[in-house]
Order: sequence, then C-alpha cells, then structure tokens
Amino acid sequence: MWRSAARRSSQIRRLLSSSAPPAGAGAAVPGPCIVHKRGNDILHDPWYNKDTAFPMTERDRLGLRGLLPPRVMSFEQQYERFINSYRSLENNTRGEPDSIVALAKWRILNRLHDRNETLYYRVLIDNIKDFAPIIYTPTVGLVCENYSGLFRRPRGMYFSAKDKGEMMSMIYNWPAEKVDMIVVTDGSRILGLGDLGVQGIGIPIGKLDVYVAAAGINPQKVLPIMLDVGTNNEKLLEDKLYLGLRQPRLEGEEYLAVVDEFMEAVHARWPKAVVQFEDFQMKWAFETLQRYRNRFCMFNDDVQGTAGVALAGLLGAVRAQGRPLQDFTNQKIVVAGAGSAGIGVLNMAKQAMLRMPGIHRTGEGHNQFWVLDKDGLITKDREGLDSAVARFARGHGPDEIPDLHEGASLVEVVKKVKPHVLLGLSGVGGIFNEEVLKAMKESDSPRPAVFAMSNPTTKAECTPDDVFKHVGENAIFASGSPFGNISLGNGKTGYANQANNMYLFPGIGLGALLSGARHISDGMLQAAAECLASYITDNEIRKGILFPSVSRHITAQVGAAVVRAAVSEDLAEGCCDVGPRELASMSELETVDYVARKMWYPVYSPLVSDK
Ligand SMILES: NC(=O)C1=CN([C@@H]2O[C@H](COP(=O)(O)OP(=O)(O)OC[C@H]3O[C@@H](n4cnc5c(N)ncnc54)[C@H](O)[C@@H]3O)[C@@H](O)[C@H]2O)C=CC1
Ligand SMILES: CC(=O)C(=O)O
Ligand SMILES: [Mg+2]
Repeated sequence: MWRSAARRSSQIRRLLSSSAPPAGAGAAVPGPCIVHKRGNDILHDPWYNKDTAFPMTERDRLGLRGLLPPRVMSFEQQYERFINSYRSLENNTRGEPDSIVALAKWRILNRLHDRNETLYYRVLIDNIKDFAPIIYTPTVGLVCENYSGLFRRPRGMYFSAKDKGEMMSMIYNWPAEKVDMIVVTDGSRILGLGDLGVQGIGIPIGKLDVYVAAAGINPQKVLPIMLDVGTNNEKLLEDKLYLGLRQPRLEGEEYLAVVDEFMEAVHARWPKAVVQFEDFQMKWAFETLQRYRNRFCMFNDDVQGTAGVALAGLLGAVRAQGRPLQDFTNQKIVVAGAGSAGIGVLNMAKQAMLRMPGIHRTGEGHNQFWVLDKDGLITKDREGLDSAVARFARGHGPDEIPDLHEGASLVEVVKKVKPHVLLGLSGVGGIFNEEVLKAMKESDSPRPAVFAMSNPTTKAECTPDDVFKHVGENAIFASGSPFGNISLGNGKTGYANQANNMYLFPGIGLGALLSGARHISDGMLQAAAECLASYITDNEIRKGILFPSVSRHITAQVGAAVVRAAVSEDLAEGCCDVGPRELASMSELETVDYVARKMWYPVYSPLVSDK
C-alpha cells in the first residue's frame, strides 16, 4: 500500500509541478465584486482595499477620487515596494537582538494584513518559507507572550466565561455570512510556553494565515476564536495590561458548559464549518476530542495533526535506513513527552504498526515504544497513570530490557534501548543534551533519527548543530520550529527538517471542508499522513530530507487524500455544487485537480458599487 502510494504521489506531483500558475489560479481572472460601501469605508476595509492601485474608473464610481494620491500604482509595483521595505527592515535591524528583529518583522506584516488582505496574502503565498517563521512558530510565540502590549485592533472573536447564555446571539455579531474554517484555543498550552490566557489568540490567527496561504481557504471565510475561561498564569493575572478575564481558569462542568455552548452556537450558524482545536492543555484536548468528534466536523491539531506528521517522519526514518516500510514494526522509538502531542503520536504510530503486513497481531502486547514524562520512564509500576498513557507503559515481561526501572532517566533509556528514533514533544528546551546525543550515536540504526519537535525554538529539545556533531553525519534531524541546514564540510549538508503539523492541518481542514464530511474519521487522518509520507522521493530520503516545503501542491494532495477517504467511508455529503456522487466518480487525479481549483488566490477584483 505504502509503495504504490509513493508512485501515485510522484505522478501527481509531476503533473502539478508542470502546470505553470499556482494551484487555484483558476481564480486568476476575477469576476467583479459587488461592494456595499463607498469612499473611506472601502479604504478602511482590508478585504476591498487596493491602496494606490484603485484605477481611476473605480475611484470615480466608488467615491474615492481625492482620497488617494493621484498616481495609480500597479499591483506588481505595490508588491515590490512592500518587499523592498521588508528587506530594508532586515538590513537596518542587522545585529539587533533576535526578538526585536522578529517583532519588527511581525509588525510590518501585521500592518499590511490590517490594511490590504489581497497584497498581504500574495506576499505570504509567494514567500511562505521566509514569512512562516514570523506569522507562525517561533515568532507567533513571542507575539502571544506580548499580546496585551502589542494589541492595536481585534482580530477574530472572543467568547469568555462571562458570555454564558449569550453565545448563540453573539455568534451573529461576526460580519461574514459564511465561515468555512475556525481555529479555536482556550490559551491553556500555547506552544511550549504554557498558559497564556487570552493572549493565545495569536495561535488561531497564525494557523489560519497558514490555511489561507497553503490551503487557499478564502480569508473572508476564516474565523480565529479565543475561549477565555480565565488563566492560571499568575504573572498575567497581576499584569495591569492583561486583556483577558482576571480570574482562575474554569474547571470541570463549568468549563465544559462554556465549550458546549460555543460549539452549539458555531454549529447553529455555520453547520458545515470545520473547527480545529488548538493548544488546549492535555486533559481538555482529549476530553473535547472525544466529546465532539462524532457530533461535529472537528479535529484536534496537536493530537491528530501532529501525529500524522510524526508518523510520516518515522516512516521516512525507516526508508532512510534502506529498509522496507514493514520494518517500521521493528523500530525502537523513545518518546520524551507523554502529553497531548506525544500520546497522539504514539496512538497513530501504533495503529500504523498494527496495519503493517506480517506483524504478529499481539495488539496491546506489541510495544516498540519507551515513553518518558517529567518523572522519567513510564512503567506499569507508575501509580495513577492516565489510561491513554498506560497502554504505552513498559511492563516486566521477558522482552523487557533488564534494569530499565520506573522513572529511569532519558540518558539511561537511550543508552540501554539504543533506539532508532528519539522523539521529543516535552516542551522542555535542551533535554537532548550532549550525553543523550552521544548515547544516540550507539543507536541500532545506521541513520539514527532525532526529532526535537517542541516549539518554539527555545523549547526545541536540541539543535541540528548538536545532532550532527554528537550523533554523527549519518543522523537525521527534524524540529518543530525551523532551523537552517548545517554544512558538514566536503560539500555535504546536514538537513534540518521541520516536523510541524503545518504540513498536514491545511490539507485535513481543506479535505474535510470540500468533502462536506459529517465528521473527521481516523481513516481520513491516516490518509492524510500516508499521503505526506509518500510525497518525498527515495533520493531525497537518502539525503536526509523527510518533508516537502509547505506549499499548495502538497496541500492539494493531502486534501484530495482526505476527500477520497471521506467518500470511501461514506462520510462525504459534498460541498456547494459538488455532491457526494460527483466526488465518488472522480479519479485520484481529478480529485487533486478539484481540490486545487477550489483554492482562493489573491488578485484585485474589479469593484462595483451597489449604492
Ligand atoms: N512540531 C509540532 O507540530 C508540534 C509540537 N508540539 C510541541 O510539543 C510540546 C508538548 O505539547 P503537548 O504534548 O501538547 O504538551 P503537554 O503539556 O500535554 O505535554 C508535555 C509532556 O512532556 C512531559 N515532560 C516535561 N518535562 C519532561 C522531561 N524533562 N522529559 C520528558 N518529558 C517531559 C510532561 O510530563 C508531559 O507529559 C510543546 O512544546 C508543543 O509546542 C505540539 C504539537 C505539534
Ligand atoms: C505546532 C503546534 O501546533 C504546537 O506547537 O502546538
Ligand atoms: Mg498546537
């Protein structure tokens, strides 16, 4: 199954990369857009605003004459002007502390976002590699930490514990008639930065920017949401500028009542919207997923999106060793972090192992994983273990490595297990230290893999420099936040892959939306992960490249894989004018084409006033 997916995938990739305009460029010749505003109201609406690019005919028709300098600039001139000012900012801030430079870059992008969405999204799409670290991890973490001070104007919606009983009417305050994609957080575990309360709104905003750039979701139809149920962050509670509720977090039934009311309100107004849960602390991440996943079209990105990306990376590590994929079942994997992300990865990896041909279906008995949390190795001797974690606890059977006791340290575990892969989702920077990495050098794999997946950069378990220095040149490295590749001398490169759920969530959300799925099944998520895993060629894998760059090409394929899985499980109800039968009749290539054509692409539309 995996090999044929790889072949199919490369066929599709060749096809997509031979078509010159970007995926979704079907919308490149835009039809006219009816605008219900005039004059300054248009200039102050980032959706319609073209700044100096309004042609004279529109300036006359829309009451803009005299409100703009007389010279009409082209879109290309505006684009170049912005990129030039961004590059001068880079030059002028050279040598300044990283956080100052990063925030200055975020500000210049954010100002454009506030003013002119068409130009903003075009520069974002064209420069996603450069700008992702600003609008997404790591800078978005810094923005969240400083949100109350940086706040100038709201973006998205805020539902607080004080709004109980009001949400059903509040949801109608959102001006857009249609919403396709919602990303919601309660701010309780923002990246690896902990509880940031209302300031966590930066994460849904950043994730939805990635949706627009990588999945072509129309920005008029996205909605970032903060559920402010209080914060337990003492520093924020004492901060006079803090913009959220100054009360401890709601717990238990009180908490769930708020989330229930919010979900009902969203569903009542936009029954087909896809809701992505993001950065909820573990207990609520799992509880809300179980509570809503069969009732609404929703998923938890940290649990499910991350799992798919990690699985693709784990399978890549098998291929890099020159082993067949079935060998995945023999890989020894040490995971540091038994939280929402770590357990999500373990569940999906275990499911994948159990689906591999030839595996002894020993079910729960088949345990290739050694899992650690803040108290060390988790074994069956641990008291009060959560059932989600307990299935991965090491026991006392004959297969167990002697002397690996409850609470063993990371370095002890790595020394004794000699794992093929060491994967970090702990939220603790630097725990893959020199001793641990030197122990990884003795791995049973010819290509030991180290995935330091915690975000932002300061929380990465190690850096690529550390890995290539201490584990060796054959190592494979991936991190949650971006690092640069490492020159290994003799013209060789140590690849710093980015293993981040941003490779999957855009395709999962888009595929769920375009299939009109009633809910998002394990099969749809698996299809997304398999598609990503099979995207990279053997040649790339041999070099140590595990993931493609984020692009609309990869999203179109992941999205199509999700649509097809929804169809095959009879979950697809269709979207807009494309019904379930039509979806079912599409070939694989036609589905990719359909998904790509549905992507929104930013171009100035001719504006026609209705006044
Ligand atoms: N690269 C990616 O796509 C993603 C990365 N993440 C990152 O993963 C990290 C964890 O996220 P969650 O699982 O949601 O958090 P969580 O708070 O639910 O779990 C953290 C886990 O790490 C454990 N831990 C703490 N100190 C440790 C240590 N010294 N050694 C081993 N384990 C330790 C904790 O006991 C807990 O089990 C965050 O930094 C987050 O940014 C999360 C989702 C996606
Ligand atoms: C990437 C992501 O979702 C996280 O770090 O939480
Ligand atoms: Mg997250």
